[in-house]
Amino acid sequence: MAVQINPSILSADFARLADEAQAVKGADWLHVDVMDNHFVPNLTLGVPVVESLSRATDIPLDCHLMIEDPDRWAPQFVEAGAGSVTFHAEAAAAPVRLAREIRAKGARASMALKPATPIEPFEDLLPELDMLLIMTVEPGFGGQAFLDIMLPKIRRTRELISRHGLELWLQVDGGVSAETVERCAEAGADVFVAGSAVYGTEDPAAAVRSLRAQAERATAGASWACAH
Ligand SMILES: O=C(CO)[C@@H](O)[C@H](O)COP(=O)(O)O
Repeated sequence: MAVQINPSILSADFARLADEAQAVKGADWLHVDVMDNHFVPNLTLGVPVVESLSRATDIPLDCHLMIEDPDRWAPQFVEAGAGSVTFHAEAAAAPVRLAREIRAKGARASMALKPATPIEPFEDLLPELDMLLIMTVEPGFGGQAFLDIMLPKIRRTRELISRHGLELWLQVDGGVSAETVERCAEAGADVFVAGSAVYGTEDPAAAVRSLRAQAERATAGASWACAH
């Protein structure tokens, strides 16, 4: 699968969301962080904003739900126009049923793991998912330092994906930048969320191109990619 770069609008200007979406032309998906101040200690946006944003941009929306009770809310984000919906393993009451419901409504189903949540208990669920998100910071805020200690989990997840012959995308989110994107790609990630490393620059579209080039180079030399 080709490398994908998903700018996170958490680092964008919320008063100019439509313009900020235009500013990352060439991005694969727009990453939309939904926070409820319960699952994480921050509050962002909900279904109505996603609905407006989906009308304002051609870039598909990758909604990351950092909320309690995703079983109740995730389907509404699909109806609002999200092309991919990620719920947290720690928050979902019935992750298999939820993933099937998201898919049945026409979006890609994805599950996220906080840094302290291991991948192994979820091995049997992987075929139910289109993407797995490994958080490389504690969820809640942009601009945090990348957690190097997540690299072994990325490697183990890539091994599981290969062993089971799955088409699952492997996303990383948190502290992804020019300094860290190559390590993530070498470990096995193929979808990269970047907030401050894109929107914190003068030219967000150029930052997307540059991260993509770095990730592609690192992937080309990675043992997990060479084995395919
Ligand atoms: O989900 C989150 C934070 O919880 C992320 O999507 C951040 O928005 C990433 O921001 P940077 O670490 O790239 O600045």
